[in-house]
This record gives sequence, structure tokens and C-alpha cells, in this order.
Amino acid sequence: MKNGKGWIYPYIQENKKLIMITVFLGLLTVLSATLLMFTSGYLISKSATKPETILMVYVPIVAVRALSIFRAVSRYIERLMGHNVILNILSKMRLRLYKMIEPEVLVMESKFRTGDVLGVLADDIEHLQDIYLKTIFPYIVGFCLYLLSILALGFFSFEMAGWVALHLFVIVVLIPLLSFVATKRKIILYKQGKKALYQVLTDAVLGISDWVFSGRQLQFIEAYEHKERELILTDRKRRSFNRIRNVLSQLVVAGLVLIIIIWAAEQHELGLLPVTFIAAFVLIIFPITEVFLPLSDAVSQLPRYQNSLERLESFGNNRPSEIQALKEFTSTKEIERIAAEKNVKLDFKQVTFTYQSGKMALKDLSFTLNQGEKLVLLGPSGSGKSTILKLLLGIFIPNRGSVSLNGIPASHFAKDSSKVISVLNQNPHLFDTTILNNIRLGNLNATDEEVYWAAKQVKLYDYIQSLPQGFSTQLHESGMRFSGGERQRIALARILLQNNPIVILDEPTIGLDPRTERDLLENMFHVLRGKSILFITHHLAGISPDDRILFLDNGKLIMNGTHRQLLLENERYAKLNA
Ligand SMILES: Nc1ncnc2c1ncn2[C@@H]1O[C@H](COP(=O)(O)OP(=O)(O)OP(=O)(O)O)[C@@H](O)[C@H]1O
Repeated sequence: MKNGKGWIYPYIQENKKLIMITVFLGLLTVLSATLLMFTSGYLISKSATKPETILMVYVPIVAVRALSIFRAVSRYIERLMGHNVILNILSKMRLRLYKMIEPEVLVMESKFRTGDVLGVLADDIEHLQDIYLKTIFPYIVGFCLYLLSILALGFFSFEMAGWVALHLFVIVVLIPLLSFVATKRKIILYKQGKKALYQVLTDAVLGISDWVFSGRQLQFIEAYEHKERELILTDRKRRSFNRIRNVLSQLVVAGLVLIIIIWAAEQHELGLLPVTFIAAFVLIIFPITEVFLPLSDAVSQLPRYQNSLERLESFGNNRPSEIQALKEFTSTKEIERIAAEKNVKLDFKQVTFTYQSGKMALKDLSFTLNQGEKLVLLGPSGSGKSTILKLLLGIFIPNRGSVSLNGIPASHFAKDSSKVISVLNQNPHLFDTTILNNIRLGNLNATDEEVYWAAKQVKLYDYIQSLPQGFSTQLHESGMRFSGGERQRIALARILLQNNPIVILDEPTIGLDPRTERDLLENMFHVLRGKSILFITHHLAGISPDDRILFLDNGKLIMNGTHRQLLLENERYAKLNA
């Protein structure tokens, strides 16, 4: 559990006082339960001696009532307090997680879906709340109670306190420890096996047609069921160990009851303890051991949290070094000034960028984009186009050279780059709300008229108006699906409302048929006049003769000129057009 330090210890430290109050309330609850049993035991015994008048048992009757109310109230407050501490800790953990994940969103995009990663990690945090509720709090309460009950018994008799201490030590320390050691391997094996089975199953479902075509589906099912049986067996072993452990713990409790009976009887023989107190002393064992018995299970659950803790730890530690520096700056004032000027010069100066893995993605790249110009970044897959986008948005910092907007490093604006740069990517997301709201996402202050204007610009206005509910059409409820081209037009309308000086088109027409692609690009370049456009693409659709082209291959600039020039002068380029 060494990895837990970063995600457990600091929160305990930070909430020390509240945790202490919760533990105190926990002890108070047990104390009132113990006194309740004690008084009830006395009351039953006293009543059995047929007292002459009810007044002889009046005080214990009132005490039983008061203690049962007090126990319920203190338990309620203890739960309230405990959950309050947990919610407080969880909210801080979540904040920490979101802060960790935020700068990585664009980096992760290529490898996983960020939402999935966030979901898994958020589940891990939810899972960690059980460490507090089911292990840490009960164990602290249990241990304090152990010490307190020994001290209290020592007050009556040293010898008996010694015997009870020894017995309780078995259920408070020995059995939990034994349980932890014995079940740890089984829990880990079970978790690993379950994960492996999920992977095999997912893999099989994805490739189901191949299993069927090869006629080996039965073979797969047999192998799968065999592994599943092994897994069930591992879990069964753990459960049967738990059953034996529980029986053992109950035997220890029975031993304790016996000790108390013998001690109380001896005391009575010696005339030191009235007979009415024998049951009272015996009954207090039960509320006390009720706290101790679940401890073994609580401690043996610890390995279950290990994966969650390790995942959270490693996520924090393995942040790619490319984005380490991201949070250090962010100059909101500067970006607002540049955004207001609407005249931005984008400069890449001898930029070299190497990934953490050692892969050099860009080498010595220089180009300038003045306000209102269009620049086409052309290159095959893996040539470095997406890396340029991340450098431009300030997510990555070049190893050598500089990327700047009006002379200020792009990394200074990383968090605010959307105030100057708009990006239209391959798969814009449409939210589960009205079309109007979906377009307004570009600028939340835009009026309805401005949204209609943007829709007209991207040639969607008539189509939207023809829908029964027009701009109020709920994208999800209507079951209406926009085509790829229409989605891009909605995203383009958002960009128009955003009204930023620089627009990056990151292969926006991928997957569209040639005709839709041509119409969309024509419309895009028309409505984006006056803005600086960086058009990232891997083919020549939508390129005009005077467009400036940078052709990248393997991170290096290998052609630079207008489309017209390159067609005439460069054989490789001319072949692309063929
Ligand atoms: N996180 C990463 N770690 C290591 N290498 C990377 C990483 N991301 C990209 N690369 C490598 O850097 C090079 C440039 O990648 P980049 O994604 O910028 O290319 P691209 O031109 O955008 O490709 P595509 O058109 O396929 O998206 C490639 O060789 C790629 O394998």
C-alpha cells in the first residue's frame, strides 16, 4: 500500500480534527450501546428478583430509555459527520484529478477517449471512499475502544483485564493480520483474472465474425469457461477462508463471555458483586465485540483498493514531460489584448520537437502566418501535423526554437488559446440540446439573430427552418442525425460566432464524399475570409492555385511554395494532383 501515500495520507492529515470528532462520536455510540446493555442486564436481573415496588427499578427503566435514544442520536450524528468528512475529501480528490487531467486532454486524444480515462479514474476515487468508511474509521474506532475497554476493566481487576486484553488482541490484531496475509494473494489473483477475462471477452466480441468464419467458436467458449471456473474456484477459496475466520472470531467471543461469567461468579462468591450485576457484565461483551468482528474483513479488503491507488498515482507521475510546463504560465491579459487587436502574426521559428519517447516529430521548422493569410500544411500520416497544432495551442513547448503569437510564446496562453484560435477538427461534437444552443456554443452571448446569421453563412438556415421545430429542434429527442457534412457546418457556425482571428482546420473533411467535401471547403474558405487560416490536410482537395503550401515529411519541411509553383516545379507534388 506504499502507493497510497499520495491519495490517502495527506487527506487524513488535512482532516485530522474532523476525523477525530467522528472517531469520538463513534466511541460515544459504542459507549452508549454498552451502557444500554449493562443497564438492561441489571434491569432484567433486578426485575427477576421481584422487587417490592416499581420504584426500585425506576431509575434503570428511565436509563434504558434515555440510553437507547442517546445511542440512536449519537450514531446518527456520527454517520452524518463521517459522510461529511468523506464528501469533503472526495471533492478535494476530484478537484485534484480534474486539475491533473485537464492539460492532458489533447495529448490523450490520440491514444484513448479522455472521457473513458476520466470515468475510470473518477470511479477509482469513488472506490477510495470505502477505504475511509469501511476500513480506516472502523479500525481507529475499534482500536481506541480496545484500549479503553482494557483500561476500564483494569479498574475492576488487573487479572481479568489481562485475559480480556489477550482475547481481544486476537480479534483486533491477530485475525485481521492473518486474514490480510491469507487473502491478499487470492484477491489480487481474482482481480487480475477478472480483468484478463474481460479483455479476452471484449477481444472475442470484436472479432466475433472471425471466430464464426473459422468455425472455432465452441473452442473459444470452452477455453473461456475453463478460465472462468478457475476464477470462481479462487474466489470460493477466499470465501471459505472467511467463513472459517468468522467462526474462529465467534469462538474467541464465546471464550470472552465464559471468562466474564467465571469472573463475575467468583466476585459474587466473594461478596464483591451483587447477583444482579452478573448478567450486566456479561451483556456488555456483545456491543463491544460487534465493533471488533468486522475489522478482519475491513483489513482484508485493503488489496482491493490497490489498483485504484496505483492507477491514480501513476497517472499523476507519468504525465508526459512535453506538457510538464503547461501550468506554469498563462497570461490572460496578454491574450485578451491580442484577441482585441484582431491582427495576429503567428510565428514558428526553427522549431524542433521531440517526444518523451525520443521520437523527433519536427525538425527545424519555420513559417509565418500573417493576419488574413491562408497556409496549407500538407503531409502524409505521421509527418508532424498534429504536433504543430499542439505547439500552436501552447500545449507543447518546443525543445528548440519558438512558437509565438505577436511575439509572445504560445505556451503563455495555453489555457486561453480559444480566445484567439478556433479549431475545426475531424469530428465535432453535437450536444444533447437544441440546434440553437449547439450553435450558440461558439459564443454564449450571441443573440438568436446572430445564431441565425451564422446558420445562413454555413448554408444550414433553410434546412433547419424546414424542420418542424426549427432551431428549437432537440438533437437527441428528435432522433435526428446530422450528416458528417452538416455537423461540420454547425461547427463552422460556432467558429463564426467565436470570431477569432486565427482558425485551424484540422482535416475537417475526412470521411466525406468528394462532392460534399468540395462544397464544404468552398463554403468554409468563403465565410472565413479575413481570418488567418491554417489548413491541415493530407490531400489536395480544396486547394487553390495561389494557396501557400508547406509540405512536411517525417517532421521536415520538404516543399514550400504556392500550389501553382509546386505543380510546375516539383514532380512529387505534381503526382499528388494526378
Ligand atoms: N505522444 C507521442 N509519443 C511519441 N511519439 C509520438 C506521439 N505522438 C505522435 N508521435 C509521433 O510523432 C510523429 C508525428 O506525429 P503527428 O501525430 O504529429 O503526425 P500527423 O502528421 O498529425 O499524423 P496523422 O495525420 O496520422 O494524424 C509520428 O511519427 C508519431 O508516431
